[in-house]
Amino acid sequence: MSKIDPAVTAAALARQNTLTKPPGSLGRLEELAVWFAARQGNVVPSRLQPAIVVFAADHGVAAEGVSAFPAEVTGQMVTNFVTGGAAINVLAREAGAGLSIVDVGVAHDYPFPAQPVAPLFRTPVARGTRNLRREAAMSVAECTLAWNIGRETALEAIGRGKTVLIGGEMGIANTTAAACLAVALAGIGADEAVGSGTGIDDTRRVHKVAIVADAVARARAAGANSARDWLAEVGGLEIAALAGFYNAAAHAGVPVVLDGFISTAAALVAVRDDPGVADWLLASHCSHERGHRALLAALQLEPLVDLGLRLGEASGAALVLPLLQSALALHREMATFASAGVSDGGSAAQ
Ligand SMILES: O=C(O)c1ccc[n+]([C@@H]2O[C@H](COP(=O)([O-])O)[C@@H](O)[C@H]2O)c1
Ligand SMILES: Cc1cc2nc[nH]c2cc1C
Repeated sequence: MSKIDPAVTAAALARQNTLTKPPGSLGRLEELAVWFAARQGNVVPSRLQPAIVVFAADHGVAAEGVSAFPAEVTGQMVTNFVTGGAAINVLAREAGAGLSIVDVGVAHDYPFPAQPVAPLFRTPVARGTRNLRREAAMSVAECTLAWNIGRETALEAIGRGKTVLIGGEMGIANTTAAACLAVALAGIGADEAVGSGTGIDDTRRVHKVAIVADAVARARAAGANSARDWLAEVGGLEIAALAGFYNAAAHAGVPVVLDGFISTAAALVAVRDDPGVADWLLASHCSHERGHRALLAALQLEPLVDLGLRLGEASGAALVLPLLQSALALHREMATFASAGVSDGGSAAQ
């Protein structure tokens, strides 16, 4: 795991206090600049070169009626991402971030557009997972394959000079899988972990709570113990790819910005698998999805914004990129009290 140099943190903090503002007046933007400085090993961090990857896969548990949308939507949305019409296409463009899509296990055929605007990598491990209520979602071999696809995707982006990675997901019924992981790994109750996902009503949410409780009990009886065991039992192919993506980024010393409920569940798997991953994670937002706050707390992460988002597909993480770039630009470009001839009130370092 890459090391974070405390001397760089101290020097970046000292620099913040020389800039022409009352110390602390830029609030969390100051912390963010210091956080990236420490991870870039550079007191004055460079502008971020972001890569966004959306991993798509289907879930056998969709057959239990846990989503407001049919499973066919996963593949249809892959076509939409590749055509440029989804929210993440707009937000990635606004943020000047590269976007690619990886099919790690879409179950239904979908059309490939004649004029793609985002690259699609088709590496399906299976046509969706099995129904996690009844049996293991994946074999260990399938889970490892998906994890390694995520790892290789991260390494490829880092090889192209990307300095911050964002993983997103698309998968009908994946809030059920993520809720199972939250129960298993964050130790919360099924009722606390289960939300309305794409928009199910209260009656269906109660049904979803029972399915999550059943699945966790089944997997526990089957001997699930480690984070990777739980991932194979109740996770998803896109969740496994995301966990591998975060693992590789952290090991390469490249920060990650988390998206919503599902991506945070994948991050919790990656951290329980290898605790050093935690140092490289930043939480973008708190999703409207019930259970997200508990997952963030389990990772000791404080989200930057809370806008009632519940879309996924990396949208919340892409949305905070301009905020991160601003925090770094302020740290890089503001005048110091000394250079601007502004009296520092006695608190600024020179
Ligand atoms: O990221 C989130 O917090 C989030 C919250 C609710 C729903 N989603 C998205 O909606 C889909 C899963 O919802 P569901 O109801 O089908 O389980 C999946 O494609 C996710 O990207 C995402
Ligand atoms: C339309 C739609 C778009 C999405 N993007 C991420 N999850 C999604 C779920 C649905 C249903």
